[in-house]
Amino acid sequence: MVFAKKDVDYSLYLVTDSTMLPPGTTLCSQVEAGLKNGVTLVQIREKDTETKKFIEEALEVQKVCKKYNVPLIINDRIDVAMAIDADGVHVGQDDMPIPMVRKLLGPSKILGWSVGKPSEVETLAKWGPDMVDYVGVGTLFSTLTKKNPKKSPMGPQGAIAVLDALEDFKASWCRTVGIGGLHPDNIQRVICQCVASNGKRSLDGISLVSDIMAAPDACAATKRLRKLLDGIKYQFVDCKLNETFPTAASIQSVICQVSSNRPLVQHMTNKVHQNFGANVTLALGSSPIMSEIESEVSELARIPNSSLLLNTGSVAPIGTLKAAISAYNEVKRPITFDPVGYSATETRLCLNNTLLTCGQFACIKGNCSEILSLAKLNKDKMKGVDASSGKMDVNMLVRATQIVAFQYRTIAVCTGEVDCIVDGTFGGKYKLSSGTAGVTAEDLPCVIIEDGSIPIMGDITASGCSLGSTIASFIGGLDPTGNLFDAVVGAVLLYKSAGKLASTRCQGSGSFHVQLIDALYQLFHENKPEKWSASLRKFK
Ligand SMILES: Cc1ncc(COP(=O)(O)OP(=O)(O)O)c(N)n1
Ligand SMILES: Cc1ncsc1CCOP(=O)(O)O
Ligand SMILES: [Mg+2]
Repeated sequence: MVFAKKDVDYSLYLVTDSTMLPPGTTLCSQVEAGLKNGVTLVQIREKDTETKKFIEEALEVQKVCKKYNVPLIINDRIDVAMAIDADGVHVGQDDMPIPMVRKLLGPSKILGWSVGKPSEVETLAKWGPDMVDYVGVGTLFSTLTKKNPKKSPMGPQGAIAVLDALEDFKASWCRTVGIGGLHPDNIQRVICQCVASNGKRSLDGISLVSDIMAAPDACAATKRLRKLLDGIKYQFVDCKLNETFPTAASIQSVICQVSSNRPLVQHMTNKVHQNFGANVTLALGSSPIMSEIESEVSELARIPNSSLLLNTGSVAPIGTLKAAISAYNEVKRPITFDPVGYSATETRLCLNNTLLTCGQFACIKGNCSEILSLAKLNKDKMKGVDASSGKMDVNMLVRATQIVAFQYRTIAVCTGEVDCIVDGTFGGKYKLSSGTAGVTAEDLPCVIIEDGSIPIMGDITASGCSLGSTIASFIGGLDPTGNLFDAVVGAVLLYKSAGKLASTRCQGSGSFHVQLIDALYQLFHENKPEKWSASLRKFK
């Protein structure tokens, strides 16, 4: 049987591994359970099996695949593929070169290649459409299934680079599957985030091993995966994600919700910020807890209206930070991420990039340098953890904020004399293959908040970090009917206005600290956004 390449469905691509079979199951029973419930492509990958047994197993699996009219791909072994007339082969960078494999297989068979970086995409593009039919993009996340991996996990950002390269090198024929550590808790985020910058393609499917092969109930496991793949919305927080333009009335409503819900704001933050952040949170009618205890993150996340502020000036062990991200994502409670000093040092760059691949953030906020670096627009290395000096071009700041919002599917906030806020959530919508239907970062809605310069804001500690406390309070206090963008914009507008008010009342930086808390308290409890001094406008 020859499958027309254009008809191959890459959406749920099962790769086998008989070393992880649960008791009472067989290679074929697990494969059939998958095929019955929505697996659309199968690859037999048995790295430690002798040829004779491998052929026997491949023939058995081939029978089952034929029953469901699903193509069978053979991993590594071109000889076995030819011997049993399989539907295709998958090889990696260290296996037989693609042109040789294609010469042996002939033009009609499906040929897959493992790809981890843009230079490999450039090569396949040069070969043209008659060589590689699809690429396995990975390893996305760490996995125990692939022994002695030569590459460290690339995360969704690495996959975006591959998708961008496919578009840049015009390899339009080439399909893509993500692979490596894919499970129900990250698949929607991966499909949402892994979109080419031109919005014209996302992954065509996901490929996995252990989630099905090691499942005691492979039917249920496959059904769960199928439901996620066929879904259209990733509701990563329990509030509204629909596109809005915030108004004084909608911000007033957010404050009413925060007042009434009194959110618990868990701070995982640096020592300098802890005390002031707690007082800012209290001033906003919210309840702070400064906890970095891994064993309690799940309990805290389950408290009604919980909200996590993750400020990577924190000295908590990375395992604790990762556990907190998972715990809050699991219960769809919001996480505000503040990548302090994002690329000031290799250590911070590595820590922040690692955490950025671990979960979905409701809001990512940073100063100009941090956001420019996150967007990979900051040419010179960041200078310390403070916002870089000197004026920044607003258009560049907006562009950087849009890129961060687009790539992380989040509400991105860039703070400075002018604050930029961009909604990159797309309402949580996602779709295999077609990306965002051509909508790019530049098309994302952006609002600008300004109130003239407030130089004294930079003369106190934790002023930027405490905007994080304010955002976390506002989004944590939302009702399920509350709107995420309204809450973030409202928080930034309040904070900017309070800063301006405090600067007119203080005698110096010492009293500015106190006046800022007073101003936040006063403006919050008065709840008259229409009277606040800071202005809010749409960008363009
Ligand atoms: C769909 C898919 N993607 C990637 C791989 C990995 O192939 P490779 O790099 O050759 O590594 P091994 O699988 O041979 O260990 C794959 N098999 N399938
Ligand atoms: C074959 C392969 N190639 C890259 S990761 C991987 C194994 C993926 O297994 P799992 O889905 O269990 O993480
Ligand atoms: Mg291989």
